Amino acid sequence: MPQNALLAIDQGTTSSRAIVFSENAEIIASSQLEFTQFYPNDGWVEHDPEEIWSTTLTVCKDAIAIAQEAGYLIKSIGITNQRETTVVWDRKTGKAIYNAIVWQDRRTADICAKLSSKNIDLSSRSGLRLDPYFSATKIAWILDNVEGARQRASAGDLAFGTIDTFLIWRLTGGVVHATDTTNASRTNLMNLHTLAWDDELLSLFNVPAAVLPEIKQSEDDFGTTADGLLDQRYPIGGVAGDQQAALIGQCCFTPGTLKSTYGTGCFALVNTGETPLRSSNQLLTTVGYSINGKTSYALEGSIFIAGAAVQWLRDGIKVIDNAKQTKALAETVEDSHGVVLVPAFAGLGAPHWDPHARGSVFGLTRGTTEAHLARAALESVCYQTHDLLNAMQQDGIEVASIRVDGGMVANNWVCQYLADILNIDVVRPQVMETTALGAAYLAGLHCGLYKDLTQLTAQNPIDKTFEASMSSEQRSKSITRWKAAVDATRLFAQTAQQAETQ
Ligand SMILES: Nc1ncnc2c1ncn2[C@@H]1O[C@H](COP(=O)(O)OP(=O)(O)O)[C@@H](O)[C@H]1O
Ligand SMILES: O=P(O)(O)OC[C@H](O)CO
Repeated sequence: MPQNALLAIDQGTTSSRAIVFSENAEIIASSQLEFTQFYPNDGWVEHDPEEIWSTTLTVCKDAIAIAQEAGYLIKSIGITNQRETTVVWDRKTGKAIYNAIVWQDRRTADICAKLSSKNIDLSSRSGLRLDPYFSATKIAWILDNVEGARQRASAGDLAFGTIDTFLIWRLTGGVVHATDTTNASRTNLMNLHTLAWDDELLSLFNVPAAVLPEIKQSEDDFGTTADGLLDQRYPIGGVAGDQQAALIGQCCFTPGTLKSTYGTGCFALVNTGETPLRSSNQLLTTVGYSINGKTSYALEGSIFIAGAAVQWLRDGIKVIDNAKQTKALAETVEDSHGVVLVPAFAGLGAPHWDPHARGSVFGLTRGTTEAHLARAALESVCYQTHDLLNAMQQDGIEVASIRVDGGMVANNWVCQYLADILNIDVVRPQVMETTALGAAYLAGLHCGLYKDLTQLTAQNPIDKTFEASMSSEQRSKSITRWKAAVDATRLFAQTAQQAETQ
């Protein structure tokens, strides 16, 4: 008798992954494929939707085959995805009319600058900001730059989707055009209060309603995979953007529970309960999840560079061969020897939102070594998290501990320094694939494998809790130096920009 399992599709920025979980949240099978990143212009980042689709289909087939061999039967599929990334395709052929414009892409900065004169209060409607990060201006760019696209869109011939929607369309053979509230909440087009597309926002961003998908709950009926695609037809029962899926995978179901994911970037989300909370400290308001007719909201702090700073040490200045070495290197020195790295390689995200800032290193001496630099890079991720936590606390949120996941937190040194700087417990779960797990939970809730959220809370035990051991004097000194480095970084960017335009 085969045992019950759930297939999670995790379509991320650099790779497509499929993971099969048992009912008890154990990983039964997993498959992963990287795909091409395109940088056609300064600040532009694109993906080929066909490659996203082909890698996704291949990893699904691989993971399903391994799970079946091990005696498991998949009851439902959950999808989680890189958020904001935008695809527009022809409804008849299913072919994209332009490459996917990725969340990191800054090409619509000028459109945002022009719209800023219109004085619309985005944060109370969509919960977001006027920034190229979100989907709305990316859709408008495609419609305005692909010949005939605006006309075809108005005639109802084109469809827009974030990556979840594109995959649902392909998996169901063009039958279902839908997204969930978490993904819709990253477009700048959904009203956070009504959970519906907002006419005023559609008009502001010049996006025709005819291209938009239906907004469903995060656990819902997203159709069934088309005949002949996989070994059999499977229902799709769960969808959430990857950071929200990690919130679910980390079981942050009560107000004040906070998770932070350390991959390429770092995204910290804190559950704020069933009414959207407006930040006075430059955080985003977003949907956490919609389950069983109820929506929970979150405040989010988005940092664009976390693990990417480690990639820079490896690929940019080549002081390490692999990411793991940073732990040993950081441990060889007592401190960073006064070196502070501000990794604003792509500007600064929350809470500063300074697109002009660029990376800087302070405090270099003849005694500075690669170990000090490596240590400063790891420390910078912890200081940036401190700034987010500080913003959350200033917004009145009480946080007792932080649940962490993502590639970087395999590094014990990072987790310990994080606890030292934040001065709260840092909790690492056993299953670190919390994003995929969250998608599997949603699918399991929808197909009745799980009764409710309480049942999930017991599923993913803690691997390790890191407690603060730094003196408050040392913590305060380190944070003061970090703040000075950020201020100087921003001042430099501002002055350099003024000099440029003189
Ligand atoms: N042991 C480690 N110490 C520090 N950084 C690490 C370690 N292992 C991986 N990383 C960093 O984590 C990132 C990969 O994490 P992952 O969650 O797979 O990211 P993503 O989903 O954004 O591709 C990379 O940027 C890498 O540099
Ligand atoms: O694909 P990731 O893990 O880098 O996540 C990207 C975020 O969803 C962008 O908002």
